[in-house]
Amino acid sequence: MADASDAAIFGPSQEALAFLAQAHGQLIGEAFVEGRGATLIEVEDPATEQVIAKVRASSAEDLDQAVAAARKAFKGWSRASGADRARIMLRFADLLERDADKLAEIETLENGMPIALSGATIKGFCADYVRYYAGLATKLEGSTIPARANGREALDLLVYTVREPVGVVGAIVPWNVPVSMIILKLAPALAAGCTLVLKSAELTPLTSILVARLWLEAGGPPGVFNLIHGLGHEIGAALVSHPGVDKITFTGSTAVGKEIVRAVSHDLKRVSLELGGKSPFVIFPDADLADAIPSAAMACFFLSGQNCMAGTRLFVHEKVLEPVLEGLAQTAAYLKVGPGLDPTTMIGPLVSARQKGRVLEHVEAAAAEGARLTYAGGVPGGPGHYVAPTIYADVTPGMRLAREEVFGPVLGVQAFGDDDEALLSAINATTYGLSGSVWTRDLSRAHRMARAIDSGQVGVNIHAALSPETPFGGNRQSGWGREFGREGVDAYLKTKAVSVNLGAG
Ligand SMILES: NC(=O)C1=CN([C@@H]2O[C@H](COP(=O)(O)OP(=O)(O)OC[C@H]3O[C@@H](n4cnc5c(N)ncnc54)[C@H](OP(=O)(O)O)[C@@H]3O)[C@@H](O)[C@H]2O)C=CC1
Ligand SMILES: CCCCCC/C=C/C(=O)O
Repeated sequence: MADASDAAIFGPSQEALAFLAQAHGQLIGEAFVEGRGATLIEVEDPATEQVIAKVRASSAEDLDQAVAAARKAFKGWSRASGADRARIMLRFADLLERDADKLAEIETLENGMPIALSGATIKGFCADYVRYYAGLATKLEGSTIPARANGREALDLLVYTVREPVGVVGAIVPWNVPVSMIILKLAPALAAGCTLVLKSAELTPLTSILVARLWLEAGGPPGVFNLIHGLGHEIGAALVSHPGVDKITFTGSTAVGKEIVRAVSHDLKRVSLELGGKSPFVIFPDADLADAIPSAAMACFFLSGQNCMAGTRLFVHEKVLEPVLEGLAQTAAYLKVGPGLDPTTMIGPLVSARQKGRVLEHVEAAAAEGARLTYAGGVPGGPGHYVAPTIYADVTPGMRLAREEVFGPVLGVQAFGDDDEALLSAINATTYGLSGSVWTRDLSRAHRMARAIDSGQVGVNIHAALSPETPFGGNRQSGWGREFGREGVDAYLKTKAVSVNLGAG
């Protein structure tokens, strides 16, 4: 269990302290300059509740300049060869790897996540994600289409398509895995030939500055990646409405996703949305419980539950309900809760007091609605926004815990019997559709379930299997479009069809 002294023991390194003490600017073109907005953002360490740095928000004028820099850079970047773009992106990937430990420490300081996890995601995921898209930059091919039109036969026509970058992208990212979230937006957009203005999350602006520096060090041309800071409803909303921006890519809550869609209705900007989730994790009686039980716990408690693909609705066949509940409680008790900088921590604090308040409200609502508490990790005392893993059984589809995204380490368990149709209707009784997994040794049942679950991603004996190559995104109110994989770059391209009359003199 965490206490204040743990956070004091595992303090920041000298290098991190030196970085935190610096002035933290925005990146416009090639210059890191301090924002001119009215708001001074105080960045807090969620493990200690101490303010660790201050970042001045960007002003409307800063935003205009960032968009102008991106528009100017678009001319060159969009016309550069895929090989030239790839070369810079590959250098950028190497630099992410080189500085992974430094990035991970700052990520843990601003967001609270365990250092082992921040290091692993930057080294093991971010660099390879950039490399994957660097490879795709050289493969953005159109097609030739045998077609007849306007009285011309196919032999007299040459019809082909070209893939063109959509233009200047406004990217808005959340705080839950800040470095990965920035990289998720940057890599496919850069590969496509787009330029960006990215707004960091108000709670986690520091890592965005380090990533932007690495981009310039890699030789990224000025203006291709611009970084602004500030509040979502101020500078975020202004970015969404800016006439110089061609597309918005957003990861965050479904509520803000809907606001963005309303905001772009005046100019019909393109929009990609990666929103919330309430993903099912389904354990059949023939599942390998030794694997399924700890996996179910981590599917929900990973990142303290602050991730969109968390398996927060656990469906367990009634025949194995009691051993699963017992195993979950044992696993939850084993997970060490503490400050992220402690290398043995498995569950860090939540990102903010506000987030902790939201999560505890869900815990209270579950109890009030009659769910049965089977494991209460509790709320550790002392500073830090800690909430330990909490498990409720006897959850029914109508309860808030089964319907609303908690974004905290709170698992709701629902029992099911032998009626697969009833199970499927309970699984799909949600407005979300992001991820999910089924755990069974019966592969026919697994494939039937995978087809019938209405979500963008389903795992069989694995949950939230993320890889740069595999498309990821949501159905229904979990979002629009896909990130990762080839579809990830498609989101930043538009297709032009060219028809040539070969018979014309
Ligand atoms: N799908 C996911 O991965 C995520 C889901 N969530 C869900 O959202 C809940 C609330 O978290 P929260 O941080 O408030 O998430 P938000 O959706 O509010 O924030 C995500 C990003 O959008 C920005 N933003 C907020 N309002 C606007 C707006 N009107 N126009 C443009 N940008 C805007 C935010 O800025 P600012 O930083 O200033 O708030 C932030 O950069 C969580 O409990 C969780 O359920 C949250 C984060 C990620
Ligand atoms: C390796 C971490 C990358 C996470 C990407 C998936 C998005 C999750 C989220 O939005 O919470």
